[in-house]
Amino acid sequence: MFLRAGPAGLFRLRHALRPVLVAAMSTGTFIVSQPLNYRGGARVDPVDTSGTEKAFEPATGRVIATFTCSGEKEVNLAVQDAKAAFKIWSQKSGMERCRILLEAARIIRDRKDEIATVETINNGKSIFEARWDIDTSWQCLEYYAGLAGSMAGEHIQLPGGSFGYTRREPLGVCVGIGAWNYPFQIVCWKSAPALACGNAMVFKPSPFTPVSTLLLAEVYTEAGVPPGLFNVVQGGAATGQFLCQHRDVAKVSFTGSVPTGSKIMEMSAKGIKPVTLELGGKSPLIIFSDCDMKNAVKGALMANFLTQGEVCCNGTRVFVQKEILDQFSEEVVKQTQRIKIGDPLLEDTRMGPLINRPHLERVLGFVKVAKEQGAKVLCGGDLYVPEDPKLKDGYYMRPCVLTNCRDDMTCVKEEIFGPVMSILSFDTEAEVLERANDTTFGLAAGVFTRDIQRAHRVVAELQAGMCFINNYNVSPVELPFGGYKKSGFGRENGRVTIEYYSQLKTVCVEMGDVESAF
Ligand SMILES: NC(=O)C1=CN([C@@H]2O[C@H](COP(=O)(O)OP(=O)(O)OC[C@H]3O[C@@H](n4cnc5c(N)ncnc54)[C@H](O)[C@@H]3O)[C@@H](O)[C@H]2O)C=CC1
Ligand SMILES: C[N+](C)(C)CCCC(=O)O
Repeated sequence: MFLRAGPAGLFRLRHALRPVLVAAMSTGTFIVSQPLNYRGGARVDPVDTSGTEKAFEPATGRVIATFTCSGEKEVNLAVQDAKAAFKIWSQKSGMERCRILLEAARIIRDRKDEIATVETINNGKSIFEARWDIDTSWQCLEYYAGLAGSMAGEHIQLPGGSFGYTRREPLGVCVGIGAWNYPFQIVCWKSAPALACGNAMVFKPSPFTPVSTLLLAEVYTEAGVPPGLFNVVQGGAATGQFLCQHRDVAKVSFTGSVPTGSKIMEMSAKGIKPVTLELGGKSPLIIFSDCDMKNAVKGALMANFLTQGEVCCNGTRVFVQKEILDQFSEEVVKQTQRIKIGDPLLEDTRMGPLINRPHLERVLGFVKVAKEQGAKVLCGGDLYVPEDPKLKDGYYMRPCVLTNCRDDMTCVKEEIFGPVMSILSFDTEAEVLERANDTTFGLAAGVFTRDIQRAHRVVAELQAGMCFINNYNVSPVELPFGGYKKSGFGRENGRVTIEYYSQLKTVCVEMGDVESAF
């Protein structure tokens, strides 16, 4: 990867220079000047175009890359390359795939700081958090490497010595389409199980965050996957459509908004392609009066303010039992005001800028409407201008806590995808369950209580794919993650995801004579 770090010139990202480069990558200096598509094991410029896009550094508002969106021809070349590599990869044993994925996991672990730095520069999340994301990324590769070696079918005995067996086979060329909030984690969570099962993948990142996916492509190549097994095409909706409509694509795994998810499903329906949809949410977090207050407050912050609140599974409807409403709100506000906002590459920053200017304005608009509808702002919800002059064009806001919220308010019903927590109060368990489930989304939910019977009883009633008891937004890769209702279907992580990237072949073996009806 060629990068230009400020006026100092070109740095080539190779082993010897890597530590120098990480040290040189500071806010306001990073520029990408190499192609951002990846095909046949190398960076390439697309052969045709469906427009151009710019990627920004949200911390400063600077353009860090201008790139060409792939047209239909380029998408086709990427799919054909993947198809050729699939032939080689799918013939390998699970253990052979395991070794290569383990090597890729090791390289990511070794390059954690460098990848996290690139992620922070392009996304805006704090470097502290980006390192967590890189951990859940290599862990995912390691986990599916383990499963690759143990993937197997069943053997079933039939009468008269006959038998049947099943083979778990890959699907072919899978497409991954990602959102911008967890660019590196999303591409790892999709490609690791896909590759472990023997598939090839063509991945399209969000045009807002095109950069870190290329680092993964290079890692896979270095680890030894066949050239073409993992390709990257850049672009927006048009490029995404070429991918979804391609006849040689066997499956689409999508992370993004509900409206786009619905379009992806429609396009996939035409080709009878299976889809995985990881969509939006408006998840409830229920705090009972018997909770451990310190942990509940920490949990509420984890549920709302990671990655500037741009997290699909955030617990943004915080239901607090009346008896502890004041104490809880006071403590949450105190902790929220302590969150250090600023240059996301600084070690002590805990909240960086939002992804771009229009999104920042959209989020601030939600706060304005909330006030008009009667919510009370306990803290934040306004623009933040850091003192450092190089950050003055960045997209910062203060994390916001709203109270006096009602279930019918816009801030309680719609996904804001920003650092805005809505506090609601409740009396009884039955009441809060009814209100928590009264949404078209169903991605996640959380409960804080010391009563273990209640915790499990409540969780059993919550209509959400990912439920947390006495914690929130932790992501062990061993656990399946995904939604109910309009939050999508299919799962990422965990053993079950193997089923979403493979198909079962049944073989029926006759050991006697054919008993014919004719
Ligand atoms: N459930 C989950 O795991 C997650 C869900 N999300 C959801 O994603 C949304 C924010 O992400 P955005 O990138 O703004 O979503 P988006 O739906 O606008 O875009 C997502 C991806 O789809 C592509 N795309 C857009 N139109 C397309 C089309 N017609 N055909 C094919 N591809 C198309 C985009 O270029 C991008 O790569 C939020 O609603 C959030 O809740 C975000 C992260 C995780
Ligand atoms: C890592 N975690 C759990 C905070 C978020 C993962 C889902 C997403 O991409 O928004």
